[in-house]
Amino acid sequence: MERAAVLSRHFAAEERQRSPQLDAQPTSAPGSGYNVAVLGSGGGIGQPLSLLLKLCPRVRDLRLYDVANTAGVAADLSHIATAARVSAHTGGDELPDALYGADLVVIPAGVPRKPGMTRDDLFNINAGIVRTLCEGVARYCPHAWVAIISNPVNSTVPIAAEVFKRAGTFNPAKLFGVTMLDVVRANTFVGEALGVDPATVNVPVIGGHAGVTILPVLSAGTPKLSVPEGQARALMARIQDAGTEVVKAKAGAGSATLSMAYAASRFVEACLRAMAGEVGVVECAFVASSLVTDLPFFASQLRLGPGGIAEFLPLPRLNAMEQGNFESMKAELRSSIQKGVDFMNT
Ligand SMILES: NC(=O)C1=CN([C@@H]2O[C@H](COP(=O)(O)OP(=O)(O)OC[C@H]3O[C@@H](n4cnc5c(N)ncnc54)[C@H](O)[C@@H]3O)[C@@H](O)[C@H]2O)C=CC1
Ligand SMILES: O=C([O-])CC(=O)C(=O)O
Repeated sequence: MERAAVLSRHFAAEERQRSPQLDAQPTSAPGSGYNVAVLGSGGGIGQPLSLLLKLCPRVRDLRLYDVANTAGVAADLSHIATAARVSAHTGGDELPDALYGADLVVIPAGVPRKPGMTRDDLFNINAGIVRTLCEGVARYCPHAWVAIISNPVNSTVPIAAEVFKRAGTFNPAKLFGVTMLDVVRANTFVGEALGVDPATVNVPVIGGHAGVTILPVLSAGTPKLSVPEGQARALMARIQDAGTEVVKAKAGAGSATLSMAYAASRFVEACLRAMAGEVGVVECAFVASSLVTDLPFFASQLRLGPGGIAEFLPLPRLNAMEQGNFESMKAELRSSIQKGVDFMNT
């Protein structure tokens, strides 16, 4: 990795004198393919996600970063006959090379749940991992879009925001908590209920990414779902508990990995399409958001553009059941967000 070695030397000599802003490298020109870094690429999500991104024609350089297991995964993926170039970066010393010039950084690093745990039980370990990785992002690719998968998303995204604020690099239009798996699940379960191909279904999912904070707005989905309230409640509960369904089924071997990799690759591809100037890219994600609710972070439908979030779509009209769910999630979501902010202030 001669290029990487050169960059390492460059940063070792320069980094202490530079401000983060000066570290910025221009992002890739639209249409030329993008540089994507996967932090946590050796894991259950990281490996299949890296595979799917190796297949994505919009990816030019695919940087695989982890504390272990990157060389083998990168060697393996690099034999696939697609244009994306794959490189391996292992351990903190090689983080700068993984990040320098990255257009988008996706972060699935961290521990997953075991049966009986909540996502919040992962906070103590994953908060520090996300903080450290985001400090690297702030330093080496402060203009990159950042997509955080590591749980608890309701807290790790506020942690990332605080890291970037401290570094003077925070751009709320480019920081996303990945909630796409909730949308994928909602589309799948509603497609089953309607007896249609789930690929033709689109259900917005708003709020956050844990239990009751996951609010699928079934009444605003397309095609229209007309079911009795009891069935709608059961569908909503299944979507909210779907992560736990997988955790239980895996019986100690982790949480959703393959469906998450699919969801994350869909989200990353949507971001790269928007970055390249495609119009009409709308996705749900958990972001810094003061426009749609009084919560400081919220997942809602976003129109993405070349600079990140271009527009917050208005919240869909909620029916009485959804409105009840919305009111009852607020306290939990606010406290999870505050927990992330407090972590950075103690
Ligand atoms: N946002 C969402 O919808 C979902 C989020 N998740 C979350 O994604 C995270 C990862 O899940 P899995 O891939 O199943 O876990 P995993 O344990 O299989 O993989 C995690 C990877 O992170 C790496 N890692 C740990 N510390 C690191 C560090 N400091 N820097 C770089 N890499 C580091 C590990 O070496 C490992 O390869 C978990 O927190 C899980 O809860 C999982 C499913 C859905
Ligand atoms: O449930 C978990 O721990 C992993 C996750 O976030 C999901 O599958 O939605």
